[in-house]
Amino acid sequence: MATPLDFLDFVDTNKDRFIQRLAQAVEIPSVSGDPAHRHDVFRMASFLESQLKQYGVETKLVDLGTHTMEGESLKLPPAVLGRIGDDKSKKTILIYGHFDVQPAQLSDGWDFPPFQLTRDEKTGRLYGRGSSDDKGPVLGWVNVLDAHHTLKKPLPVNIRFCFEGMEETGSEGLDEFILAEVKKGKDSWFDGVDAVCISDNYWLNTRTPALTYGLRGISYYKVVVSGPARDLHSGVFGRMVHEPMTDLIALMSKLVDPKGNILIPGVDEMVPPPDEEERKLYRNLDYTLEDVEVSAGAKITLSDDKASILMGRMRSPSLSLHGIEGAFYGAGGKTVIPAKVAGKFSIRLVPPQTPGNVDPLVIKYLQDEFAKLGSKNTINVENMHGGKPWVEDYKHWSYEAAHRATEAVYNQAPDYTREGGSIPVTLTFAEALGVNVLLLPMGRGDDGAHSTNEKLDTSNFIQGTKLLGSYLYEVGAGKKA
Ligand SMILES: NCC(=O)N[C@@H](Cc1c[nH]cn1)C(=O)O
Ligand SMILES: [Zn+2]
Ligand SMILES: [Zn+2]
Repeated sequence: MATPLDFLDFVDTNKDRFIQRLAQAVEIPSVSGDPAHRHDVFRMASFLESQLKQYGVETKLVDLGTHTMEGESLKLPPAVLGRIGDDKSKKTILIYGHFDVQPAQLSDGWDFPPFQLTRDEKTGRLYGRGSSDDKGPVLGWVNVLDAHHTLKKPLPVNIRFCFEGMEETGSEGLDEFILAEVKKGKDSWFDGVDAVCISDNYWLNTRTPALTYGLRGISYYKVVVSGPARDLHSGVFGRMVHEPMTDLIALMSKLVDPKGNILIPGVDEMVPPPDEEERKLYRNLDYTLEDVEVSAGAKITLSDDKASILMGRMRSPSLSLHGIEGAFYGAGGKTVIPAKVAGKFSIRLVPPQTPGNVDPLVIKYLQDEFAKLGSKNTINVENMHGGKPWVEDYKHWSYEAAHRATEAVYNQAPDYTREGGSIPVTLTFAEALGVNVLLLPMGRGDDGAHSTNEKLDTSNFIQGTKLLGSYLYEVGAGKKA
């Protein structure tokens, strides 16, 4: 079904208003991983709910309970549900997105205040935390609602929304809610859903739109080494006591080698190597080493072979070291022996890996390696959160609709990609609802999600809004089974 011209014109003529709305959203620092910002995640839930309401969506805020973070008991931000349309002759699409963001501080190296949308007039780039991940795409759906409400046009499909505020911190509480809700059958908010669409990832490069049919899973660990009762003076205690930081660095250096090989026995080995046909798939994608170098901002690829690089992101597990809590990191030369340090690292998982079969290998390996150190300190390994990997059937009508919509908006066919990141709820929806899930990204590969100077190009925001709307029209054109 051709997307109506008045919808497409509306998106073009309301560009500035849409950017203004994104600016309002970016100004709310809804950092889910920082207890000090929890009230902002709640504010962002209210902002989003009021946006949906004003365009005729029936909404509900779902209390997801409480959880503990940094030893503090906190209320989880609510899930924001929405429902519009109940026409039995139309398909029903469930749209998921998240309104929380990763932490960001100017001192991390941002060129702009992270919680203020800054528009570069020359390039059209919209800088700000969450602009691409995931406030821009979430507001893309709101823009589609805005257009239809204002133009008094019926939507081509029934829509259900499920937006969460804890995605960047393990989606706590959401799986339990979805599973309990689905059990309600006919009374469930998700009853009658034909397919799920998520816009929360990125094109592979800066040129070619993409449809994404796979995600890596994740297992996130915290390894705590404790020793003295308090921080010590290194001049007084150095070479007299076992130092927690020394033990931790020794352990962390045994997790992954500089070439990216995971050193925990059994983890890399779980994944079967690709055959020639699969390698060809990666060779044929529109991607160059330069694309990685541009988005990473340096010439630091692990290999010069494009297929190996792409497989590293899409079909291999990876282990990344993220940080050490409790370590001295400030200016100056403090001569401290930290009493307790916690190393944080995560493993991105691919089939057949799951947190269930990888966690025991990681925990046993760390305990065995710690025993080899002969240290009198103590160790505790904790899995902070996890999610399974997901791979979808991309020959489904929902992907076909997205393919046609992409060609209509961008005049080019999309890349079919697997994403290196994780959105654990994807698999929950796929399994609990038994329907196809499509990832339809709005942003580009160089958006810098989770990084400094995160941005969304104005053209991606505007064309992306058209893409989301066109996808709904293409789905609407298909017959309801
Ligand atoms: N856009 C999806 C995304 O960024 N997901 C996060 C999820 C996550 C898991 N643990 C912490 N965050 C990702 O890092 O892939
Ligand atoms: Zn995201
Ligand atoms: Zn993210």
